[in-house]
Amino acid sequence: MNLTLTDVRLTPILVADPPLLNTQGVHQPYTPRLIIEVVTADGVTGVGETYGDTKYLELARPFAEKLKGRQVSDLNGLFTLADEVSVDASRVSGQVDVGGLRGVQTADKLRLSVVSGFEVACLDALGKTLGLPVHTLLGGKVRDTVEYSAYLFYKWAEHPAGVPAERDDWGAALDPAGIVEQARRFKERHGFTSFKLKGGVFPPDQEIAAVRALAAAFPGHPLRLDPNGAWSVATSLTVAEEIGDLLEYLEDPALGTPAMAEVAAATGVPLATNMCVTTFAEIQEAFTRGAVQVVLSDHHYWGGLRNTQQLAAVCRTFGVGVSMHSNTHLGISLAAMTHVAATVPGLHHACDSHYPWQSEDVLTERLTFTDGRLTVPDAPGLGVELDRDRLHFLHRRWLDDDGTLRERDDAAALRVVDPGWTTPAVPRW
Ligand SMILES: O=C([O-])C(=O)C[C@H](O)[C@@H](O)C(=O)[O-]
Ligand SMILES: [Mg+2]
Repeated sequence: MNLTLTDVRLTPILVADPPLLNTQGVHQPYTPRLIIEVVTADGVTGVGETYGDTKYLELARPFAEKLKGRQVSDLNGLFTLADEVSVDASRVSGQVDVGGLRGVQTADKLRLSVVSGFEVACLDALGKTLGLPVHTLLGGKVRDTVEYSAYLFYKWAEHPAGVPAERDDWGAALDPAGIVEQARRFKERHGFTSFKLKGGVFPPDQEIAAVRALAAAFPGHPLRLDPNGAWSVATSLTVAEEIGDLLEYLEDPALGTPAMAEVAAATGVPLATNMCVTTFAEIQEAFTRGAVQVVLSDHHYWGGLRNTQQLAAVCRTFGVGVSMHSNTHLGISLAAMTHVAATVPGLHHACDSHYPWQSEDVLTERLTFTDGRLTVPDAPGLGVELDRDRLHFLHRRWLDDDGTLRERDDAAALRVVDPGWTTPAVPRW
C-alpha cells in the first residue's frame, strides 16, 4: 500500500441556491463551493468540499501544491502545513465572514476552513484504501442514524426577474402561513420532525407569530429561531419571554459573547450559537460567562472532523451541548457531517443542514433523509461517489461567470431589488 499523495485537484463550482432571506439580504442564485480531490500513488481518490469564495481558493491552491508527496494518513501534518500558507492581511483585517453569519474572520480560521476540506478528502482516500468507513477512522460510530432538522427560511417564490437562476418548487414563504406550509413540505418530503426558522428578516413580532403558528401546527416538535444576532439584549429577552416555552433553544439572538451572556443571565431559555463561539479561542470567555448552552459546530470552519470531535469533548467537559451548523453545502459535506456526528456521544439536538434546498449535487446518488434522519454510511471512506459530468457542468458555470457570483454576497443579491440596501447595523431591532 502506497499512501503518498501524487495528485491534488481543485474544482471551484457554482451551485444553484434558492432565494432564501436572512438578516443580511438574500441568497444569490448560485453559490460558490470548492470540490477537492486527493489521489494516492495507488490511484485511490478521496473527495472533500469547502467554501469556494476567492479568499479560500487563494489559500487552497498553494496548500494543494504543498500536499503533493506527503502521506494521506498525515492528518495532523495538515495543520502545520497550513501555517506555511500566508494569508493576505486584507482578507482578514477587521473582517467578519459573510457579513458576520459565520462569526469572526481570522487568518487561522480561514486556514482551518480550507484545511477541513482537505482533511475530509484525505480521510475519504484513507478509508477507501483501508476498506473502512470514515466513522471508523474517527474511532467508531456510537449511533447508526443521525437526525437533522428542517431548516426553514423566509423566501421569495423566485429570484428577481431578469436574474439568471434555476427555478425551485418550494414557493414563497413570507408570513406565518407560508412558513407552516414550508414546514409541512419539509416533513412530507424528508420526514423532519424538528424545525429551525431563520429569523432576523422581519420585525420580531412577525417571527414570534411564525413560531407560534409552527407550534400550533406541529405540537410537541422541537423548534428553534435564529435571527443571526439581529436583536438587542432587551428585544432578545422580550422574545424569550413571549415564546421561550415553545423553543428548544434560541440561536444567536444577540451578537457577541457579552450580549449573549446578558441574555443568558436573564432567561432560562437555552441559547445556541454558531456566531460567538466559532474558534477554540472564543470558548473560554463564552463558557465561563455562561453565554451559550449549545455550540453549533461546523467542521468547515472548526478545521475538520477531528477538530469537531475535540470541540465536542470541550463542550462535554463544560456541560455545554453540541450540535451542527450548516451553510449552503453539497452531499460530500453532508456525508462528512454525518460520519462525525455519528461518533459524537451526547448529540442531543438534530443537526442543521441546507442540503434539502440544494437541487444540484456532485454525487452520482443524492443522500436521502428518512424520518428526518440519515443512515450513517458503512461503505469505505465517506461512502459517496463523485459524478464527474456534474462536476464539470458546475465548474463550467463557475468558469463562465464574470466574477460577480464567485463571492457569496447576500447584501448584493438584495440590492438587485432594493438598490439602497446595505447590511443592516446590529442590533437591527
Ligand atoms: O445558523 C446560521 O447562522 C446559518 O446557517 C448562517 C447561514 O449563513 C444562513 O443564515 C444562510 O445561509 O442564510
Ligand atoms: Mg445560526
